[in-house]
Amino acid sequence: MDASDEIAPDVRSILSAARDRGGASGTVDVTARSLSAAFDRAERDGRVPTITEVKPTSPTTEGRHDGDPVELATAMVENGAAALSVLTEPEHFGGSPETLARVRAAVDVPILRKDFVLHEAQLDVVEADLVLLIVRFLEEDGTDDLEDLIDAARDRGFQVLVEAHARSEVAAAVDAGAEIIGVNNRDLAKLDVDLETFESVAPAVDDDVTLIAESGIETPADVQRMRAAGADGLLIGSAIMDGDVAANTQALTTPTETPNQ
Ligand SMILES: O=C(O)c1ccccc1NCC(=O)[C@H](O)[C@H](O)COP(=O)(O)O
Repeated sequence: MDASDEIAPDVRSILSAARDRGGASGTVDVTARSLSAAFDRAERDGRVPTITEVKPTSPTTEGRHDGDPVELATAMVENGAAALSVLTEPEHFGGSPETLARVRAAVDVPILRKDFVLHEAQLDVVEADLVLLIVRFLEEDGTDDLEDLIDAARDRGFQVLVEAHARSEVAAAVDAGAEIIGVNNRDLAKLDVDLETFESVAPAVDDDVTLIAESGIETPADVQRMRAAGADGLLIGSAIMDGDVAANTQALTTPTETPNQ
């Protein structure tokens, strides 16, 4: 299937750039830091298990965050992030594999490589603790098969976060062997963000899957809403990057009580 005409022009451009990016010649051998252990530690410390994203820019962000990624990452970890997501996509998100390597060397939490991996050799570009595989993108013609890529990533020692947006994509992720699934509230067809996506998709996910709510989480109320809908963890980018990163991380990883109505 080639569904590229059903996705937003910016996303089509992301896909096209991802197709053009090469891989690496060698094969990485990763000793991964465990995401579930990091989430357990956060829960024990009374923090919301959160992957905060070092996201310099994006197609839906105005301008670019010029802060040093290592300083931003350190501030996130010191203020409650259980794990980090680091963009390595250069053209649309201002990321790089070198940035991820620097961040991973500077902190001790698990690092998700945030990129648009379509082929096995692209897994070998940089070591990380988790890689992202997006069901929607891997349904495109000329990409590797999701199950094969999950196996190839695990063979290298990576944990795998498989991203879905609809119940049918969750089913595809589970069939392919996914153990960590992210439900993206951002629709890659229109780039709209709607937290109801997670609420409607989450009930289709079995309890033995680690379930992560991604995108559009901006306030402590949103955090509470995603947790109430069944999120084991959250992935938050823009709302952390926009402004005071330390204060934002603290505000979104510290649970709040709902006031009595
Ligand atoms: O963030 C974008 O503008 C974007 C556009 C097109 C494809 C993907 C995009 N984002 C990828 C992500 O998954 C988010 O960076 C991540 O979930 C954090 O989202 P947010 O908290 O809304 O920044």
